[in-house]
Amino acid sequence: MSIVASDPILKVEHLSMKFGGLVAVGDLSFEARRGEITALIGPNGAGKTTVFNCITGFYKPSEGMITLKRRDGTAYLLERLPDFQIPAKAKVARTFQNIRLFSGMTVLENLLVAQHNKLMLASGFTVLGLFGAPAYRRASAESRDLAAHWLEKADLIDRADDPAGDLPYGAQRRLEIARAMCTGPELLCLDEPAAGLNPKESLALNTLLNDIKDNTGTSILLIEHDMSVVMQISDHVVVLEYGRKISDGDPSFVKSDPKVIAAYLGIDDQEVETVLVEVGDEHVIEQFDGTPDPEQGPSPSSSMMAGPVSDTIEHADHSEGLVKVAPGASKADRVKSAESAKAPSAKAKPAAKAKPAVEPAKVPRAPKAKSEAAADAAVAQPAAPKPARSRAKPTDQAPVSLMSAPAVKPKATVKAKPAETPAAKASAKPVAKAAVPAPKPAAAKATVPAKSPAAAKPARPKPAPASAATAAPDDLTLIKGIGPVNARKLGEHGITTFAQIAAWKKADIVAAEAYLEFDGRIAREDWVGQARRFARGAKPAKAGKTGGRG
Ligand SMILES: Nc1ncnc2c1ncn2[C@@H]1O[C@H](COP(=O)(O)OP(=O)(O)OP(=O)(O)O)[C@@H](O)[C@H]1O
Repeated sequence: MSIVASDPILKVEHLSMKFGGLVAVGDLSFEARRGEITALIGPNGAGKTTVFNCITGFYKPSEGMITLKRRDGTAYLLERLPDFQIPAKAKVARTFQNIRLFSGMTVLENLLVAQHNKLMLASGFTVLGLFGAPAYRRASAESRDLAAHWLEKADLIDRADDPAGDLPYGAQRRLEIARAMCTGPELLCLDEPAAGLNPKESLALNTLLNDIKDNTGTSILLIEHDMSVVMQISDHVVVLEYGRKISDGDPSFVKSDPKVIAAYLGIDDQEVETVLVEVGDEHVIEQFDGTPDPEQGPSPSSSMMAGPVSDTIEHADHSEGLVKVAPGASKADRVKSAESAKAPSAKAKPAAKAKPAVEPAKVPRAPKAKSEAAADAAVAQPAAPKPARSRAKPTDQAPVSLMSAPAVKPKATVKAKPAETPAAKASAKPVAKAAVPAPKPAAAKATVPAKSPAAAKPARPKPAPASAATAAPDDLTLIKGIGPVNARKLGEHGITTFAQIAAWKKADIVAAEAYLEFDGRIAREDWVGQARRFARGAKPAKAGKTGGRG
């Protein structure tokens, strides 16, 4: 069978994934075309990673079909393929939100390990390799050549013999992609490859991804919050909100689609109704019992399908095919809440309606008060006043696009997101919720003015450290390891002075590592010690400072 370039390599049809009562993905259909870069975007908690996990076999979808068609015409139903066969047979490779390299192994070894299967096959799964069997020697040489090829492409050839853990963050991201490419994938799934990168590193990433697209024919499916990456390199963008697709098209279409702007930036209560009509969304209702289903974690076996979701995903109207989504999620609920708030009884508005402030740098929107926020509000802030709507409002005068609009808080700083594995989930969630303070209202003033100052307030009061309010901010970039990006992220969490960092305890470091997306780096670079020295008045040796990645 002949496959043409524009054929879909991946077809997702009516995909649904539920976790207990939470419908993380509901009735989602889209296609990724062969040889193209398809971006999957959406605000925090929209269900992007869940889609990836279904595609790569980490989750068994509750409903739906995922078809991967290889160049030779062979089609695989990924939801039925055992997960370990997805890379080998369907040729799907992926990277994760959090870097997962073998940090103690060298850069080159990381790429050789990725080709382990090939080498095992060549050794006949025996000790032939040790005796230098010709087939093994050949395979070994090929593996090294392939590794060297991808090290060149990823601009890492000079670091081939360094431990992977010693690489700067951006280089580690590129190494992960190089490692995935060493498996010869036809579909490369990248989960937030630009997260935490500085502009220079983002540029290097764009170059690498374009190179892969142009020269290997590997199709790329990308989850990304960094709109500069998405809009520059994607051929096709699919936008999710609350597990449903709200837009699908080329980047220029998507970035000016009112539904996408509404999802990212928010709109006035009155405008909500208009947009809902436009979106055809006014019948969306919500339901959510907030209890994740532990049995829906990464599956040990992929041949079985999870139970039907018809009990939680329901077609509200069969003619329209709308699905129920999580409570607090839909704009319809916001309309209802706005109406009830106007009523004399003045019912308290659910905290889930709180929308975050926006900031002018990277991506999507701030802490979307979905399930966690609703739970937090119930437990921690029962008497919290109705939060001001904080999404910036597109003006009538100026057309707004995602590129011109102020992007919103990256999720990692605010959201207690379930981790990829149950173990990670168990440890990550409490840390993120308990220790990471809510983000600061960011500079909503950028290009799209907020309606009023109140409109830029965050959903929840931010527990900024007391000293942050009084002390003048220090130049945190003097600390080796803190660049402008990390300084900004720290600022968003109320960390602006050396004294604050100097006073960090273990829990504070864990919390900071969570929102900076580091893995032991703060201790390794001894930020606390450095901050103590600066707080004591040590002279900054700015000229000698290296290593601030962001
Ligand atoms: N294993 C799980 N158990 C319970 N709920 C989960 C699980 N995985 C994801 N969820 C929930 O599903 C929803 C979608 O999460 P998902 O991580 O897919 O969103 P996302 O769009 O990737 O978000 P982000 O951009 O923050 O990474 C969220 O409400 C999340 O809490």
